[in-house]
Amino acid sequence: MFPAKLLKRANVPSKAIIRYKNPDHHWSVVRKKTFAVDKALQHFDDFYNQVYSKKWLSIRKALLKDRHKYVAVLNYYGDLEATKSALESLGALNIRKLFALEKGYIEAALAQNKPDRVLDEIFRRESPTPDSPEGTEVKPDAPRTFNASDYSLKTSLDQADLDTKRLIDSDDSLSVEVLHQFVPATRIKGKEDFILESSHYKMYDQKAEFHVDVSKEYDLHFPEHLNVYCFEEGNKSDFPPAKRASTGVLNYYLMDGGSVLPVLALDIKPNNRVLDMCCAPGGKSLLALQTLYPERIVSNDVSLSRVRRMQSVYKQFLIDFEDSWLGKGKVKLTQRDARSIDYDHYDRILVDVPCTTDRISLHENDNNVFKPSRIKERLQLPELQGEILFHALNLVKKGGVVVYSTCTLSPIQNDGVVHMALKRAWEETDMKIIVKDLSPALMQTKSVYKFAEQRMLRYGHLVIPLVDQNFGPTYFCKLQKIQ
Ligand SMILES: C[S@@+](CC[C@H](N)C(=O)[O-])C[C@H]1O[C@@H](n2cnc3c(N)ncnc32)[C@H](O)[C@@H]1O
Repeated sequence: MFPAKLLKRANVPSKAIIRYKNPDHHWSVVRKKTFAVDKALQHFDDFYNQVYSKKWLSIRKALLKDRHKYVAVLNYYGDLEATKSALESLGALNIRKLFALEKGYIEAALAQNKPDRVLDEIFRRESPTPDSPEGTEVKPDAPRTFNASDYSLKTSLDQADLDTKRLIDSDDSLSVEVLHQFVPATRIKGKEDFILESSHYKMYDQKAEFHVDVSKEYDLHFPEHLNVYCFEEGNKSDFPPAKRASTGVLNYYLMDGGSVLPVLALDIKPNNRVLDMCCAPGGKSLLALQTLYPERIVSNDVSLSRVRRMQSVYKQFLIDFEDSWLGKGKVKLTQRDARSIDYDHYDRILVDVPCTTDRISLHENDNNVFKPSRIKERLQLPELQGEILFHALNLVKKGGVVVYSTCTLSPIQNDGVVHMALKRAWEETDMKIIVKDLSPALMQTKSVYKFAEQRMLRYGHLVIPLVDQNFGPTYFCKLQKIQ
């Protein structure tokens, strides 16, 4: 008997093993070999155990399971109503309705002023001052007035408190101590050829200080025409493959549930110009279009083959793509290094960078970033990510929003990169960037998403995979350029 798990781990076709055609495929050889997926697991065990401690075991269990959970993004140009009914008959739920329900509970709890540790912490810890509308300057020193009885999600919609006390590396920093070891404060060095990863992380200078403004957001706008369905927590049903609609396009796109949040965080408004800097295979660009808001979306990727994948997604989901979308300039496909994209009045920029793709790295040996031949590239990821994000901050219009996202649990590639880009913006430019703390807004999503504790993060938010709700990991951080 051949140990099935071993064969799978090695990505070896079972027939090849049975026939012994390739001696490297013999199970005894396979057993001795350390594959990229094993290296990835070793690395995560080593690193994430220190960051997430006990929680890492449950995240690990979810990541190693094959049952990655998807959501279905319904195609507005397909058979929309029929598809809704079909998915509902399978027990799937409309995420918009779940968020609205949760928002109702929160508003009721706040209105009743019942003591609730979590709500108190998130909503009443600081007094809110009005946020600046897009494009106008925020005055960090604005006097704060706070009347607890006025306080509700509704009244605080679009309001934010500007947390001017949040000086990085000050003693009252929100982060846990261990995280500090992993968050770079200076330009990340990644050019070294042969360096132990553990030493690599020690190179980050922890001393330099700079100032970061944070403002809270109280509502997560769910666009009226966007329909996303999920199965509730604990329900491990799969969506059947999407059928073609009478219009010829597919009725829905399946994607990791976590991937919805960076696009919602972008808060695309009608007639916005949107840039998706690293778009392929294309789920998030498609989701952004399904809001029906963008006046134009530019979907860019550095790789030609991946731009073609994006194009084929568009063709499958948009009627008459070549003429009605590309031809009319509503969609533009570009193949550029994101760091060299030109200015074009972008209101919203999604920076969904290449990363260690933790879940994939644990399952697929092919092209795995933990292959020894890719170590240099892997160590340079934070540097590349930081440069792409910094360029996005430069490119976005005043008042515009940039969302940085990854599918890794690594604090270096997440908050670390945001930290580095903010610091660069602070030191090298006169841009003023505000970090949007979405914690209050994300309360609405808690029946669907499980997040890492906010004290684990400095800037962004992190959807963590758990066995019963196996989405993510998805990190996202919303930044607004106000100057
Ligand atoms: C995490 S994937 C993006 C996933 C995509 N946003 C989605 O939702 O389907 C990262 C992408 O970044 C692209 N990429 C890598 N380096 C890049 C660069 N310097 N400029 C632009 N894209 C890059 C990769 O080809 C890859 O397609």
